[in-house]
Formats: sequence, structure tokens, C-alpha cells
Amino acid sequence: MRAGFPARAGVRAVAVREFDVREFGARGFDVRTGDRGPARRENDCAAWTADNERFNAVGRAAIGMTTVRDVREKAGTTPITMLTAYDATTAAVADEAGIDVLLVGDSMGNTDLGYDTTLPVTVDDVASRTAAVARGADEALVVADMPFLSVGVEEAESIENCGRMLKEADADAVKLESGDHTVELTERLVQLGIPVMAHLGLTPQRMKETGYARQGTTRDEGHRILDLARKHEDAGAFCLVLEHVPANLAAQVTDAVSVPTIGIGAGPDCDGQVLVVDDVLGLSPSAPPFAKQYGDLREQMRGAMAAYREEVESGAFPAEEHSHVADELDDLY
Ligand SMILES: Nc1nc(=O)c2c([nH]1)NC[C@@H]1CN(c3ccc(C(=O)N[C@@H](CCC(=O)O)C(=O)O)cc3)CN21
Ligand SMILES: CC(C)C(=O)C(=O)O
Ligand SMILES: [Mg+2]
Repeated sequence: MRAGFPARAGVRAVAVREFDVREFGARGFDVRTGDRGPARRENDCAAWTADNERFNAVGRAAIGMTTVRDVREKAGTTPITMLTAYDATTAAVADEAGIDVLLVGDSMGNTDLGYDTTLPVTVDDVASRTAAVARGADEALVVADMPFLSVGVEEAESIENCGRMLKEADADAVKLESGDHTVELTERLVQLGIPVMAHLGLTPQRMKETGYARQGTTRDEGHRILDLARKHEDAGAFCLVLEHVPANLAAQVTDAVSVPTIGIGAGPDCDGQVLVVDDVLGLSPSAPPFAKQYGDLREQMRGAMAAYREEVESGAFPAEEHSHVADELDDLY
């Protein structure tokens, strides 16, 4: 929330009530009197950079950024909006568009990194992209998606990998593709102060086993997903992603748990929705059947690049306004 702008309705208003930047300014001072705001007093060690509008991790949390608590409290109120983001520019635009949560998805494997699946994505890939997204987004909650085999093998290694996302990459939370193997781990991470978003239904890191087919389509599978949702809520997950499951199953899971559900291909009755940003913008060569395309960026990018190429080839670019001349250099040769 920038100083001078009214609080947006919904998720941010919760945090803004605690510490209203309209009164205390983006730097944590009362813009009229120069008094320190409450968050500034509480976080006296938060270093401000004089000519940088951005705060360190403590400052970010203090000025009314979306918090895990805000997301938790949104269950049953205004729908939560989540998009993936993998770079600072996209994160900044999503933030301007008012998106609540940015997921640094391992779908970056398919979108930005050019792999066929998410399986080759590494902890370093996600950490580097998460840091970029956190630098780009002032307000949205930033969630790092833990890649294949980065959690669930050894507990200590899982904790270290998740911890890196908060310590090094400025993530606010991690998301784990969940199952029986993540119940205890979720509890341990939450105990340690690492907020966990669980992910049930289609978990693409298991694509060698499941493909990309709909999940939870039989009564047994439905019961299993409902049971895992409850177990992850009990373990302390602040939110559940439900992917590619029947809408009536997602509706019942949403009723059964008190934490918010965020659906992707899970119907309208979740507490929020998430899509891969490339699918929304029209950048993906192909998208899942549950995605909706809201833009045509691939075509726009191709058009802009072709126009540039044509102007370079024809000599129309660069024009006079893109060049400069130093008269004293005229007779060098
Ligand atoms: N761009 C993009 N968008 C996504 O939503 C996404 C990714 N990438 N990468 C990681 C996973 C993979 N996802 C997918 C990919 C394909 C289908 C899909 O086409 N399903 C079809 C075919 C199912 C089958 O293979 O049997 C379906 O009808 O369910 C679904 C989810 C969702 N995730
Ligand atoms: C689609 C979401 C839930 C995801 O896990 C990803 O983008 O990697
Ligand atoms: Mg993912």
C-alpha cells in the first residue's frame, strides 16, 4: 500500500487496519508530524534505505502487506486471487492489478525454463525466482513452490530447503505438493515459523504416475482428499490449493476445513482461485482445459518484435531522436 492511496477492500484492509500507511506514510512516519508509527516503534531495527521506497523483510511485513493471517481470515469472505509469477516485472504488474498472492510456481519449468515437466526444476531455480518476485511485489503475499524432491526425502533437508525460501529469497510462505508424507513435515515447518500452503488433488510432480488427469473422481479418492485436507489443516497449513478435482468435491473440502481453499480447475466454490500467469496472459503455447485466457501477449510480443525487425532491416530505426552527434568528431577519418 503506497502512501496517499486509499486502502483496497478485501485482504489488504485487514493488515492496513493494524498500521495505516495513510496516516504513517510509506516510510513508517506520520507524514504530517514526523512521528514514528507503531510498526516503526515495534521494529526499531528495521533499516530504511533513505532513497529507496522498498523495505527490508521486517519493514515489508509492518506496512500492511498481505500476510498469511490475512489469507487465513479471508476464508468465506471476498475471494482470494492468486497468480503465478516468476520475475520482478510480472510481480510488480500483478501487484498493481491487486492480486493477493503470488505463487512462484514450479510451473516455471514449463513456462520460463522450457522443460516438458516440472520435474527438473531445482531449489536454486525457485529461490532465485522467488527473490526476484519478492523484489518486484510490495503488497502481495509471496509463496515459494517447493520443487520435486526438495521436500519429503529427509526432514532436515526439507526444513533447510524451505527455510532458504524465507531466509534468502524473502518468501512469506512455502507450498508443498502434499500427501501422507507431508503431514508431519507441515507440522514441523509451522512449528518452526515457516507458513505452509498445502496442495492436493492433481500434484504435477507425480505426473509420471498420474499424468495430468482429473483427480478425486471416485468416492474413495474423494474421501482420501477430504481426509488429507483435514490432516493438513490440523498440521497447521494456512491454506489449501485444490487442483483439477470435481467442483462438488472442492465445495465439500471448503466446507469441511476452516482454512481457505484456493482452486485451480476445482470449480467456483473454493475461497479463491489460482491460474498460471502465462495461461491468463495468452503466452502459453497450450494450456490446461480449466485455464481461461484473458490476454493475447504472445501475439502482441511477436508483433512488436517483428515490427522492430522490419524497421531495423528497412533502416527506419534508429531515427534521429534515437541517435546523437558530437560535431568535433566529424573529421576523425
Ligand atoms: N502453463 C501451465 N499451466 C498449468 O496450469 C500448469 C503448468 N503449466 N505446468 C504444471 C501443471 C501441469 N498442469 C496441467 C497440464 C495439463 C492438463 C491437461 O491437459 N489435462 C487434460 C488431459 C489429462 C490427461 O493427460 O489425461 C484433462 O482433460 O484433464 C492439466 C493440468 C497444470 N499446471
Ligand atoms: C498451478 C499451481 C498451483 C502450481 O503449483 C504451479 O504453478 O506450479
Ligand atoms: Mg507447482
